[in-house]
Amino acid sequence: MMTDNLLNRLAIILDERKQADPKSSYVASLYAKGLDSILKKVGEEATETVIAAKNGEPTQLIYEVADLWFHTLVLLSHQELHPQAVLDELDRRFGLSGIEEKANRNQH
Ligand SMILES: N=c1c2ncn([C@@H]3O[C@H](COP(=O)(O)OP(=O)(O)OP(=O)(O)O)[C@@H](O)[C@H]3O)c2ncn1[C@@H]1O[C@H](COP(=O)(O)O)[C@@H](O)[C@H]1O
Repeated sequence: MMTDNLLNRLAIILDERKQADPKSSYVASLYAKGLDSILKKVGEEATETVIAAKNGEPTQLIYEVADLWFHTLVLLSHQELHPQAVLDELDRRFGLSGIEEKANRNQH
């Protein structure tokens, strides 16, 4: 398993937080609240990302995308999935035109 990039290093910490005290860890508190709470946060951060982009605030947009990425990483960890699987999927698509990729999808 690749451990060098930030997403993978963060994923290790998120997995470790399954053993942590919800009082001292934000991630542990999200796990304790369960899937629906994590999904709510993903939805909120997606909405805040849209608002920041519409407001034309680059700094705010970066901040909100970071929140969105972070909460999707928590979701992946909660679902026992690893961000490397997402990176692998993006890697598989790399260089493939979106139009071509969609045509391939429809064959399945
Ligand atoms: N990258 C992050 C990160 N990004 C955002 N957040 C938290 O995500 C929350 C964002 O939610 P909001 O902006 O809606 O703030 P809020 O109003 O406090 O949230 P609610 O109470 O309404 O749910 C804030 O509490 C942020 O602190 C993060 N919390 C943790 N991490 C990473 O996760 C690691 C483990 O965190 P803990 O489990 O808290 O130790 C940390 O060391 C960091 O590397």
